Amino acid sequence: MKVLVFGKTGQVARALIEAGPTVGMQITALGRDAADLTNPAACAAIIAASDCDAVINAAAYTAVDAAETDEATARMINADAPAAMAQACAAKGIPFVHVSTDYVFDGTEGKPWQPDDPAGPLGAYGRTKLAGEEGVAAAGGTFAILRTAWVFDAAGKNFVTTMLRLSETRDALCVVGDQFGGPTPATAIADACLLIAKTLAKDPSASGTYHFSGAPDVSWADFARAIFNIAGRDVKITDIPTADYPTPAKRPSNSRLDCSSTKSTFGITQPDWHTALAKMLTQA
Ligand SMILES: NC(=O)C1=CN([C@@H]2O[C@H](COP(=O)(O)OP(=O)(O)OC[C@H]3O[C@@H](n4cnc5c(N)ncnc54)[C@H](OP(=O)(O)O)[C@@H]3O)[C@@H](O)[C@H]2O)C=CC1
Ligand SMILES: Cc1cn([C@H]2C[C@H](O)[C@@H](COP(=O)(O)OP(=O)(O)O[C@H]3O[C@@H](C)C(=O)[C@@H](O)[C@H]3O)O2)c(=O)[nH]c1=O
Ligand SMILES: [Mg+2]
Repeated sequence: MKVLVFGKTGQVARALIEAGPTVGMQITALGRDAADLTNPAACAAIIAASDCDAVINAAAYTAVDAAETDEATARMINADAPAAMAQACAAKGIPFVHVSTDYVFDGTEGKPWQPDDPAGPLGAYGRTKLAGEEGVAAAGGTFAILRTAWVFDAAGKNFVTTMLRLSETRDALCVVGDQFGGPTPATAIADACLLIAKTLAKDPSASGTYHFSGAPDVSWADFARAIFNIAGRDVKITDIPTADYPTPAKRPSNSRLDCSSTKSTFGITQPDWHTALAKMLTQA
């Protein structure tokens, strides 16, 4: 199976490039130089001209705070481009797998979010990602929107690498203890996207919106403790409320995703983030 991937340098894109060959899938990954998402029509044209069997979009405007003052660019990349990609896939009759986020939710529910729960993004990043989901679903083709959360890998810009960097100069950190979610290894997202693409190619009726995050759910503060525990670094973490860590964009307090339909439809189980983190930090 030939899979066209938008994104080349990002956490999930790099994991897709690595995972594809291991499951007999041929990956062509397009970086910004080959496919700039600020030009949605060009992205659609690339799909139209390709001989791929499926498309995965792993590129996005992911700078949550910067999006607050740059929403037009974020919208082009997170909403207009994926919609154009989905339309191009629909016209070709091939599946489109699109990665989305927990930040489409407002975080106020006291239980894990179901895929069909009402969205209510708190910031520009979540708003533009939600608009992207709507455009993908409206394209009328075979598609999966895979919402994930708190993505980490060994090299990307993520909470794990931020904590490790801060620990070079600090022996105590204040981290929010009232936001909860499931940290998700980028490698597991890549594996899930590939399996979903393969399944959709055979069974378009599986199209829809799905959730996928690591388990168990945790607060950022407890995630930080686990990172330093595994890395063997003595950094004191103090839990603080979100109000004491002001940021331009508001984050949801409850980012927990109910991933049961991803398991029942595709047989994909939630990865244990602790195991993945331990493997990642000992290999680094
Ligand atoms: N990171 C996270 O914690 C989470 C991410 N997600 C979603 O997962 C998906 C993958 O995220 P992740 O791997 O973490 O992303 P990264 O932040 O690691 O990378 C983003 C990727 O998008 C590319 N990109 C950004 N703007 C453009 C553009 N104009 N044209 C072409 N490419 C562009 C970047 O390329 P370049 O290097 O050239 O800038 C980079 O490859 C995204 O859809 C994201 O919304 C969901 C939940 C959590
Ligand atoms: C660095 C730092 C962060 N924090 C807080 C801020 C924030 O609430 C939380 C996580 O910080 P980050 O900057 O990693 O979070 P953020 O960039 O918002 O991460 C999000 O990225 C987007 C792309 C997503 O889709 C989400 O799922 C989520 O992973 O930790 C502290 O409390 N103390 C600190 O020292
Ligand atoms: Mg960030």
